[in-house]
Amino acid sequence: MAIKFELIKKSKKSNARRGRLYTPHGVIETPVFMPVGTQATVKAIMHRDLYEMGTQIILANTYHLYLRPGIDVIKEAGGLHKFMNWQKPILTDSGGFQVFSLSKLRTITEDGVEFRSHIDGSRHFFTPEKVIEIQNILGSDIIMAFDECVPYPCDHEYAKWALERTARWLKRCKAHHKNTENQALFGIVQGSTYKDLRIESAKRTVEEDLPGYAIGGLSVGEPKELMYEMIEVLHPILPEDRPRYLMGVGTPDCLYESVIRGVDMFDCVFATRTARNGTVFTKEGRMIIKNAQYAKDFRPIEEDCDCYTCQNFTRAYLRHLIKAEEILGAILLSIHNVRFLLRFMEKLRKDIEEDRI
Ligand SMILES: CNc1nc2cc(C(=O)NN)ccc2[nH]1
Ligand SMILES: [Zn+2]
Repeated sequence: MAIKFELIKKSKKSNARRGRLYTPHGVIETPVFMPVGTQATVKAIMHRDLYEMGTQIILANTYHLYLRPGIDVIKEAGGLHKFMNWQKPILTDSGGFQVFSLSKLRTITEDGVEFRSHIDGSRHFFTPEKVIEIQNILGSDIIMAFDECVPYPCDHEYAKWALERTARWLKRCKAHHKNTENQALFGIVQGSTYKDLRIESAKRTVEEDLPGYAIGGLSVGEPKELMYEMIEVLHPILPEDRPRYLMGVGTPDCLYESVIRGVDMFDCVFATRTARNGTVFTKEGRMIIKNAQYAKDFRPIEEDCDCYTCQNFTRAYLRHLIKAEEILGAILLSIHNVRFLLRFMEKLRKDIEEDRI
């Protein structure tokens, strides 16, 4: 079946939207937060806990899986769903961001990008066609075009040059992607933090008439206000009957501010990464569990949190686990942080349905 987006409701109070995204591996209620499973696992959380806490879709990284275990392994397994035995939708990114941010010694040409693996220094060459072929083998429900994600800050001239190449690469991605029935190709809007370039990039991306559109190149160090301005500029240009995916976001405040500006899909490593370092989300803000004040605090992280961690363990015990660098500490705090964001999105979906935002 094709990938289809249903716009269920447009808020009257903001640009927020309530939607439903139908994919071969399941239906996704939007706005949605996608936990990041870079190397075919959401770090420190088991699949059954992800299902149980309400995960609808996870993200995996093409760059990482291509380098390790290698596409031949995943191909032989019958694709990424089979390889990792994940039963719900998967979105894979194209490696554009990783190649430009993770790998060293890269050379960009019109044809593609030569880069060295951050793992063993081996040389590789990604082209738009190659990246589509890799994602076709991975078999993810949503695949991303190969783009050039520019750093922040970035001068206007380079940002313009990069968005024009991204637009040419998008055409090559679309021409090479055949499995459109089972895998939705999203284009990625770039343009750094320049309104004129964001508008130009969005228009050139929407011209390709794709099942969904990503907003890339943000949350890369720019002030949040600037990120919100870029999202506002894009709202009237991106077609309202297609999902909008803001890459690399985010934290509760950014999720809320972006949802009310019309974004439907999000991914971010912050929830799991910061959990492993001992920082957890609460309604009152972030809690650094290592702080001495929690040494004899026998309450849960949050009284009204329904996650496994809050239902069974105290701040004192969690502080001990993190201080002792026990693996269980990373597991339990990751469960809380991901469930916190999933609950946060459940509330936003309900707020839109009941006209509160
Ligand atoms: C954490 N911030 C953040 N920004 C991102 C941008 C992109 C992008 O433009 N990919 N083509 C991807 C991941 C990102 N993560
Ligand atoms: Zn919890």
